Amino acid sequence: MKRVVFDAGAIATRVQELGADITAAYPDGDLLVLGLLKGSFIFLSDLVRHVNRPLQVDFLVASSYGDAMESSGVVRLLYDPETELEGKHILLVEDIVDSGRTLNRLVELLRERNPRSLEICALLHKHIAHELRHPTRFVGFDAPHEFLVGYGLDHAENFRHLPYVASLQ
Ligand SMILES: O=P(O)(O)OC[C@H]1O[C@H](OP(=O)(O)OP(=O)(O)O)[C@H](O)[C@@H]1O
Ligand SMILES: Nc1nc2[nH]cnc2c(=O)[nH]1
Repeated sequence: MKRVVFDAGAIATRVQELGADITAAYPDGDLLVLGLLKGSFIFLSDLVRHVNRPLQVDFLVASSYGDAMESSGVVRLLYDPETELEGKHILLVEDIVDSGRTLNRLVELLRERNPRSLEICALLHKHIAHELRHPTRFVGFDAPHEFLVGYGLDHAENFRHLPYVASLQ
């Protein structure tokens, strides 16, 4: 059973607002938008079309959930960006912050590359992570404490294509 939590219209409106916020936050542009795959692929592609600044796009691939609804606790980095990160304004784009393990691992990794700045943009935030090492500056929606799918988010690789976010509970 699926229950729609954020419909396509609400997401489009919020993504446009986030794009405006990011545009205002980087007056000089020169931004490297790093999408975390796979979950962020739809969000990132919609978001960057609302950021009115010069920017580049690259991706990281990480996974910790596999086919499960709970984090395995081990964040596996499957692809590391080839773009030079040193001295860049990096905006890391996530679909969802849940336990915070993925972000903590990636922030650690990205800081080692000496970026000029590092900020995080997440479409959804469950606000249950206790020990986040870095604040999420741009948040689309506060999310319910349920397993969500759609708009990039999967369960066992299904549902990513849905134009809305739904709960499986
Ligand atoms: O805050 P956390 O508890 O770490 O969870 C958040 C992460 O979990 C999901 O990734 P997943 O491992 O399912 O990989 P995917 O992006 O390929 O779906 C999601 O895309 C986030 O990256
Ligand atoms: N699809 C999906 N992946 C997640 N990773 C962490 N939390 C979630 C969630 O609610 N849904």
